[in-house]
Amino acid sequence: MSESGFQDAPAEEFGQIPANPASAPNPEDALAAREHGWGEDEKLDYDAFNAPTSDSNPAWASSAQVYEWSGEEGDVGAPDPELEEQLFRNGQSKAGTSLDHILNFSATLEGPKQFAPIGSFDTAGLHPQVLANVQLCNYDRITVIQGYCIPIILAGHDLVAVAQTGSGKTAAYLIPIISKLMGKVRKLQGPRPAMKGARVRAEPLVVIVVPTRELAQQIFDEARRLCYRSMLRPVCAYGGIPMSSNLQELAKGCDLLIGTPGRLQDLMDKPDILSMKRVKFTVIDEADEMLQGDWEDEMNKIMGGGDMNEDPDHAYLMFSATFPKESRAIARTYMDADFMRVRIGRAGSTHKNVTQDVVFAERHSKKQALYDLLMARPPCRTLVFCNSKPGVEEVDDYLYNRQLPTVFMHGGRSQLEREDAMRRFKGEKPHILIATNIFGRGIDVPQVNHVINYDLPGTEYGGISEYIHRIGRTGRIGHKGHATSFYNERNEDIAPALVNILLETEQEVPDFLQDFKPENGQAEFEDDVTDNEEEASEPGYVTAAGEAEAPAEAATGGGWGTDASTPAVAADAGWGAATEPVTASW
Ligand SMILES: Nc1ncnc2c1ncn2[C@@H]1O[C@H](COP(=O)(O)OP(=O)(O)OP(=O)(O)O)[C@@H](O)[C@H]1O
Repeated sequence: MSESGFQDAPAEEFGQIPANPASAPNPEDALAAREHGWGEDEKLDYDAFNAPTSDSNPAWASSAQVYEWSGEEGDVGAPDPELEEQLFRNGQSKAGTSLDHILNFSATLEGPKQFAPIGSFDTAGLHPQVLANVQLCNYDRITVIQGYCIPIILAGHDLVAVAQTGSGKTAAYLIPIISKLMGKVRKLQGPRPAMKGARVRAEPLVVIVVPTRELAQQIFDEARRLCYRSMLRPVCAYGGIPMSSNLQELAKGCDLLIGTPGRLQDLMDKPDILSMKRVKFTVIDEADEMLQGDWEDEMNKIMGGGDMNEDPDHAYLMFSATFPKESRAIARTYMDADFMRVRIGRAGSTHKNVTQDVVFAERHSKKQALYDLLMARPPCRTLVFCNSKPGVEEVDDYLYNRQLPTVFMHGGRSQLEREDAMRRFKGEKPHILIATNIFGRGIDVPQVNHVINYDLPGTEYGGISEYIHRIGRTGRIGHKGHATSFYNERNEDIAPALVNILLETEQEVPDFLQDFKPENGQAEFEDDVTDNEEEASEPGYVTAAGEAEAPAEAATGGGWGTDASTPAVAADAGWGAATEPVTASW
């Protein structure tokens, strides 16, 4: 199985594509590409790149510097200006100005208790250092999903949360978890080396599980920022790098462990290296994918808590932008009876900040169509999705030979190559990254302005959910973006769902898709208001504003806020409703 959880198309299927006549290098292409504004790029010699070197421990992203606690008293360490610069130097406000979809989406809250969403970080009752770190991140305003999740997590509930791509779900769980743990780390944390160079067993308080290595690195980076000046030490573990590198980091002590399921499972098999007995929070990001059958063994082991975790306060949190009802049914088998659900908008919906074009392109002309598209728009950081590894390499070769600056990524590449591709894609010069679904979920690279579905994801590649995740790599957190998808008869299986999404987001439905429109011309989705009708009829159960009899839970569950903040919070943001849009303080 590929790391993204999807099977790649067989190579022979790709082999049937007629060789493209334009795939040989042509000097005129170089001129055209430079004139259009695409920069030059040099291809690495990957054999040399992957060859063993004297450096047995290259600078893996998972070995990035974390704050080293050296304080004696209190729970806030001294500033480290150099690290601060490294962690927050890009910390200018990242939110864009097109925030309507984050402002005006309706929220649905389900579960046994009411929670008033908070309207700002200042009134969330956060630990002062976490609040300071949020400010260093330049998170000036709280997103709706953050407004809902923070009080629920602070209050210790299990939670399933669904909100659109790029709406800040990572911070929605990291902020309350870190805040809640911060004042108690001294009491709760596992062993630390008695002296430099000594080794201890890792006993994390938080385990975060994600489907891909790149996503693990990204969440690790967010955790490094939010744990700044705290005693909490994040560690990142994933496959593709020597186990010794993971062991080295774990042996320094570990409070938040972020990893991919395979590597986490391997580590859990080494009780002298890793113990799960202190875990208080288990977070499953991209949960609908992680709950698919493909990961069953790993997930059962991780959700089972490993070696004797019987902490009754252990909270399980699941997040995604798409969470089909079937996956939510599996999710609930892992949850406490009083678990809460939050949904911003329809589960699996997207927003209008991404303009979606669907273009008809026959299979044999897709490469030329891709080239033409890239040469028709201003050069920008562009992401091209193919369904298979050979497909990725073929498209990369083609564009490279046409002198465009490309990088590519799929599950068959070495970890060095993957980290290099990521570095170059994030670099100053705009690159075109060609990738499989491995890059479809969660990855947050600023200023990706164009996502191209060279291959649309049919049912066997994740279908419409994957489409939503892929196009969500652009148009993040208030920015605008563009998505173009190539369509032909082979994509008919996704056509009805695709048309529904186009209608829902008020995009143009091209002529060749008109037949797939619902009869009334409106988007049609299954009634998906509650996960559990029986439970929803119980007294005190909340599905929408004003229906619950139970009083709203205070938003100061972390114990750091002043009482005075609570009423202001409730009045500020109002109650979430299935029908009424919630306005956070953007
Ligand atoms: N309150 C905030 N203000 C400004 N930027 C924020 C805020 N919260 C998060 N961000 C930034 O928004 C971007 C998107 O956040 P994140 O990656 O958590 O989105 P997501 O909802 O998990 O998306 P996806 O579903 O694609 O995984 C990140 O760059 C993050 O740093």
